[in-house]
Amino acid sequence: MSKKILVVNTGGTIAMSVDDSEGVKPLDDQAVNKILPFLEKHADVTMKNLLNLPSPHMTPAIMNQLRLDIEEAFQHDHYDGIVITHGTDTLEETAYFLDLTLSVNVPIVVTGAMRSSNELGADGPVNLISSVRVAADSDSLNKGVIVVFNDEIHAARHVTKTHTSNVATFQSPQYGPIGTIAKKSVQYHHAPLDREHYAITHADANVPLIKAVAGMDPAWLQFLLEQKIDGLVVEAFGLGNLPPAIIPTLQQLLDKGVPIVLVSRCYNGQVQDIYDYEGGGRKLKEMGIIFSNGLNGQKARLKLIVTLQKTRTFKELQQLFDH
Ligand SMILES: NC(=O)C[C@H](N)C(=O)O
Repeated sequence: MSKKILVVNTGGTIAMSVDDSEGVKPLDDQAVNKILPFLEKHADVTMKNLLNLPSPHMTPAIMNQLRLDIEEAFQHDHYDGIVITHGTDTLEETAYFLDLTLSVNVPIVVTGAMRSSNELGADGPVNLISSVRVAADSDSLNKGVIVVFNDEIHAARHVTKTHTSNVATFQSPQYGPIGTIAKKSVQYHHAPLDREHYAITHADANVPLIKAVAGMDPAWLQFLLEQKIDGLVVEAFGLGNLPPAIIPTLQQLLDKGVPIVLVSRCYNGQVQDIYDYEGGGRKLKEMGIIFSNGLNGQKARLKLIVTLQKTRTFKELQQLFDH
């Protein structure tokens, strides 16, 4: 019997068209629906046009609404798998947010396209067909939210957009894809070990992300002392070190009770408390800064937005970021 798959469209280039005079934008509201006949051979597909957003317009609040909509659709009708189409710019963020929060135990696949629907070599149709095949495959169960793109399957936690235009943009640095899509089969070769789930009610925390650069001026951060922020993520150098000039401002934020999560600007490896010079990781750890475990900045921000609903104490947040 064919599997029941729900495809939820949220927008992005997969739903856009190119017009020589106007550039790329959502010109044809049927762009994704036109792929439907090609999906029906692989599963019993229901398509729902939920949003038509360029993904730079995505917000954590919209991601949370998407989570609620999926949970509701699932309660209403038991689907065997769910596919979400999404713009690629923030796709990894929505995929990871859903990975942390969605309580639906069927394969959840996120996909999109790098080339618009009427462009030569458009990758949207094949990515969507592959996604439906993956969502309908029982081996996709218990892998968390997965991203299917360019014949590869990636874990939401590790995947990131690595190229501005190439169709092979989604990669999982250091880990690689967890599976591949062949002409006739879906093949998994790894499974994500660490999976986390948080029951949340909203995604309203205000958590900025800042990146360390050489010669950083503390004035760039001082305005944060006047803002109502719930937390802060800092992309540090290398193993987790920062310019000494910004340490007093970070200390003031900590003193105000603002949790600060440290990630690295490097896209391989994780931050650790090794260096003991001023601004070095050991000093940052002593100050109470929370060290994240290999997440990139944009994902650590979402994890902080989510985990702040569980606890606000630095120590407990550190335990959650150890995963
Ligand atoms: N390829 C894409 O989907 C990029 C587009 N700017 C978006 O994220 O909506």
